[in-house]
Formats: sequence, C-alpha cells, structure tokens
Amino acid sequence: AFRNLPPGPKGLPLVGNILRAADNDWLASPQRRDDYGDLMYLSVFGQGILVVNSQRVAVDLLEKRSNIYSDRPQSISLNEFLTESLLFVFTGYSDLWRRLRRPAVEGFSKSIVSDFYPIQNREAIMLALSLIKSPPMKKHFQRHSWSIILSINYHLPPVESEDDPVIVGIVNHVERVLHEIEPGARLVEYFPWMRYIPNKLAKWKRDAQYWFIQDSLMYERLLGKVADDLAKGIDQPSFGATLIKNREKYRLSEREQAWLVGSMLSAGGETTSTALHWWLLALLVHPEVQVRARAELDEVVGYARPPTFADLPSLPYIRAMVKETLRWSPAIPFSVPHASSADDWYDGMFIPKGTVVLPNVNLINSDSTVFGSDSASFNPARYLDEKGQVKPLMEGREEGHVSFGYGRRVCPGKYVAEGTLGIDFATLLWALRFERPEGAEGELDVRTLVHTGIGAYPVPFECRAVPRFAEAETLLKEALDLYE
Ligand code: HEM
Repeated sequence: AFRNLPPGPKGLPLVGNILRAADNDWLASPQRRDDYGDLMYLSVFGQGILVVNSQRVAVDLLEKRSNIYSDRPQSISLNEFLTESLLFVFTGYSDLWRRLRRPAVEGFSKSIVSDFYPIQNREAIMLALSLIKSPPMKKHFQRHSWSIILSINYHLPPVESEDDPVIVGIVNHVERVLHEIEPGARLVEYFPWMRYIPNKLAKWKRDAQYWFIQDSLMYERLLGKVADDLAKGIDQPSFGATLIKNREKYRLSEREQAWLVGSMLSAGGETTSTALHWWLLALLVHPEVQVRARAELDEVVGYARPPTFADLPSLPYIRAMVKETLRWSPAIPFSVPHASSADDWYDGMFIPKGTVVLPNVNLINSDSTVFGSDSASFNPARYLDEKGQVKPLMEGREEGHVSFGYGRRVCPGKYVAEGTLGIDFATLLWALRFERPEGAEGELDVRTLVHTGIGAYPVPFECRAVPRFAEAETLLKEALDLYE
C-alpha cells in the first residue's frame, strides 16, 4: 500500500479556507462519510488535509497514536515572528509545549476550578440582569464571557462593556493570529527562504515583529498587576497567581508566563460566548426544553433566591443541557487542527508527515448509532438515564461529546467552560423565559454557520427575555450584592 493516500474529492469544490472551515457545511454533511468513508484526504494549496469522519478513527489516530498526531500546522509567520511559538494553542508539539501544557492542565483541573465558582456565579447573575434591561444578546454574551475569563486569569473586577480596551486588545490579537493561519495568507509558507529576507524589505516580517512586542507588553502588563498584588500580600485565586507562585516548579520565564495566561484568555472568551448563542437558539427552537428545565429549577431552587453552584449536583437536566449544547452546536466544528509529525499508515492508507488532521466534530457528535435517530435535534434528556441521572452516552468520554477535541491537545479549559455554562443556564432559566419577538416569522436557521476564525456562530436571530416572575430582578440584585 505504498503511497496509497486515503480517498477524497478530486477537482475540489473547496479552494476556500479550510482552517476557517468555510466549506464546512459541505464537509460536515453525512453524505461525505457515504462518499469517502472514515478518512477523507484533501489537498488545499498543496497542503494535505485529512478529515476524520468517525470516532473510531479519530481515537485510533489522535489518541492511540498521539505521539505523532499532537502537532499543530506550522505557520512560519505565526510561530517564528508573530508569537514566537508562545501562543500555546498553536505551539508545535515540543518541549516548550510540554512546559506550557502542564501548568494549564493543573491550573484548570477539575478540583481547582471550584476556586472560580464565585466569579462565574456573580457573572451569571450580572448576565441575567443585563438581559432583562436590554435585548441585544450578542454584546452581553461577549462582555460576560470575556469578563469571566479575565477575572479567572488575573482576578480583575468585572469589565463594564464589551468595548473595554483590554477586551479590544485581546480580540485584535486573536484577529491577527487567525489571519496568519489562513492558507495562502503568507507567501513565506510556500517559499520558506523568505524568512531570511531583511526586515527592511519585508513588511509582513516587520509587522509581525512589531505586534509580537506589542502583544508581549500587553500580556506582561496584565500579569504584572497580579505580581504587584502578590508582592503587596494580596493573594486572590487566579491562574496568573498560580503561575507566579509556582515559578520554580513550572520553569517558565516571565514572558512565557505572560503568554501562557494570554493563551488561556484568548482561547476561552469567544468559545464560551459562541456556546451561549447556540444554546439560546436551541431554546427558541425547542420551547419544551425550557418548560422542563423550569420544572426542575422550581422544584430544586424555588422562587426565593437564584441558583448557585451548590444546586448544580441536584439539577441533572441543566447539566445534561450543558452536554447537549456542546454536542448539538459545533462551537469549533473541526476542532483546532492537529498535524502529524511523522509518516504513518492506517488501514493500508498512507498519511504523510505534516498532514493536517481535522476531526469532523459535527458528524461524530451526531452519529445516530450513539445518539439515536433524533441526533439532529436538541434534546438534553438523551443524557439522562432511567433514574434521571446524567450519563455520558459516549464510551470513554465523560463530557458526552467530542467538542473539546482529542488526546494530548484536548481542551484544558473544559471544566471551566462546563462550569460557566452550567451556572449560566440555571440562572438564566430561573429568571427568564426566552421567546421570539412578536411578529417574528419563519423557521429559525439552526444549520448555517457564521464563521469567526475557527469557531462558528449561528445566523443572527432575535430573542426576547421576559422575567418569569415579578421579584426575579430584585432577588438577582440582592444576590449580586453578596459579591460586592
Ligand atoms: C465552550 C467552550 C470551549 C470549547 C468548545 C473549546 C474547545 C476546544 C477545542 C476543540 C480545542 C482543541 C483540542 C484539540 O486540539 O484536540 C481546544 C483547545 C484549547 N482550549 Fe478550549 N474550548 C472551550 C473553552 C475553553 C476555555 C474556557 C479555555 C481557557 C480557560 C480554553 C483553553 C484552551 C486551550 C489553551 C487550548 C489549546 C490546548 C493545546 O493546544 O494543547 N478553552 N478547546
């Protein structure tokens, strides 16, 4: 089977940007598995891309052979100049990545994340209050998601608006990064000798170096405040503080620390906000889900106070809804691309070194043999057993879906993300009823993806949030006072 590449379309319909997954709808269609099977090989701008259409093969490659499938696609302009490989999400599989990965996993482990509950609880209440006040949801979701992740990383107080300069700085940084990884964005990827062109003659290089310095300063300033606080004896739980306090154990330079915290920040803002949008859309399409969630909240929490993290263990339907939201909605429909670091063979097919590997998350999350014939619809109850307790459904995956990726690269922020969504869903459904504005007509579009980098939002839609009972707002405000 020498050089027998996996099958794939010839005369590609997609010349587009695969990392932005612009042709995602075509790729994620179940028809593709019928056409090409579990492995589908494409070539885009000369770059080999393997789309993996089944959980079996994804696990075989990305987990059982993780020693050669844990790299990221390498972009010279990104990793050599714009970030000097310090943006952890895209750091190649290397000693540097291992040094960055350990503190990220330990700092956001299942047992540590309860330190962040007060931040998430406070923010859930603030989100409910802002939805009562004014409808455009998008800016509230964004402010909320960034505010949480900023507080978790630096112990900052809540940000006032989504136009806060700190948020704008990070969002702009993310934009620059995503631009660099678009295939075709930079000639240097095709003519690697161009990296040696003197700065004077290469604007792309000057710009990238300039922004590396600016972004380093931005992240160093943010972490510097935490260091100042610690020096003054102010010791509040935050990921930044954990890194500084464990400097010796983790062996990271100050610049590496600053970028690692920045990486957790930039990876955790937009993703959370995206998941909230898909959830809200699901609630509008499936009002019966709201009814069932409210019944659970009425029974467990009642009407005298909003929910807290202490209630979540008694709210299985809400926790099932977290799983179902991430399963049903492709927040990052092809995960963050992996790349192979050695030649490999699978089922007689050849997978060359340097192949970009994309798990077809959408397709795997809707496998009807695992999730049932109604896998396309939003139904949190699929995650409940006969006793009403949460079950994972998927073998070997406690979260019950593959939206957090695979193997050694699996999302280190997953417990924080689940916590945020859990308390948000409980608080918002306790306080509010979500409905389409009067006069809104036509079917809501649940399938079209609006791409933002590697993530995907639903098509914008209108929604009204109506307080469920007269005292809801007052009770939320009282609960918020406890956090002041
Ligand atoms: C709904 C929320 C989220 C989703 C759907 C999500 C999804 C993902 C996915 C699919 C990956 C790629 C995994 C792979 O390569 O196989 C990833 C990686 C990552 N995520 Fe998340 N994520 C979310 C929230 C967060 C949060 C809140 C944080 C930070 C606290 C975070 C930090 C990261 C980091 C740093 C990586 C890179 C890991 C590495 O390359 O080794 N994520 N995430």
